[in-house]
Amino acid sequence: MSNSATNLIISYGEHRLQKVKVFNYDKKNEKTVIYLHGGGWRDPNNTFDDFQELVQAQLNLGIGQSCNFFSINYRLSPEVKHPMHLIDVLSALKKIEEVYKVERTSIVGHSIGATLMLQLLNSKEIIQRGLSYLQESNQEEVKSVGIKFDHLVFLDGIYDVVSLLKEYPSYSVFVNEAFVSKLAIADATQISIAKNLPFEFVHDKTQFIVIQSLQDELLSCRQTQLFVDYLTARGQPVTVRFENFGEHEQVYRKGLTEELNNLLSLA
Ligand SMILES: N[C@@H](CC(=O)c1ccccc1NC=O)C(=O)O
Repeated sequence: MSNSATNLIISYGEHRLQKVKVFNYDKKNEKTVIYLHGGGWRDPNNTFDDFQELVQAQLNLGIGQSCNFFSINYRLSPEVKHPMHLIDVLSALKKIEEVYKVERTSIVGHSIGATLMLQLLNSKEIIQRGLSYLQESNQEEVKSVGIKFDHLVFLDGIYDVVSLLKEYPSYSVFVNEAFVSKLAIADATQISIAKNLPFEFVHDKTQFIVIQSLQDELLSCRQTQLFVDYLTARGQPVTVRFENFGEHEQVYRKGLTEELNNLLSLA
């Protein structure tokens, strides 16, 4: 592995979507940010390049001199079902840990990318439950990842799929492509599982940051409020921002640059 890389794409599996984009890496950099895109588990228009504009704005400010930027692609539904998206993200994190020796990172997820971040925090339990609903036994070994998260930034996320479908029944169109049954949906995240397990990937100073755009035309504030209430109920301090960050697919673009750099102390 070289000591630096820009716009490099590396594979963590055989599938064309099992790829990580290395927007910027330098061995000397002490900070890392990893991005997770959304797209309802299925939309091919959402990829690791969703964050291209935001990262470019950060690089234009010179932040690349001290911070690595990675973005993860993962397999999509209906080709794969939950928990395979989550297993892919774990494999991608393992690859970043192994190849780039990343031990600490901040992670930013948009929409179901934020869902995947929440699931990561209890990935063993959620993967075990999810695999139990899939007919074929999963051959893939689930990686153990040693990376710790300094900040988790959740952007206009889905955190309780059961409640999502009660609020937006029409979203079953894409949810049902990603989950094989109602039981799998009920066990998708900690909120509907209603079981408080110790979080993986965190340390005693990990910061939880939850952002919701008041202009999001696809998600009301309800999902974010449910998540904030869940974190608060389990005693997890959280920074919350309900502000005008644009429509659903605008939130993660360059308009977020200043807020994100401040929240992650990158500026
Ligand atoms: N564009 C997606 C839908 C989608 O991404 C979405 C729709 C409503 C609320 C959240 C969404 N995305 C979350 O990742 C699709 O066509 O399935």
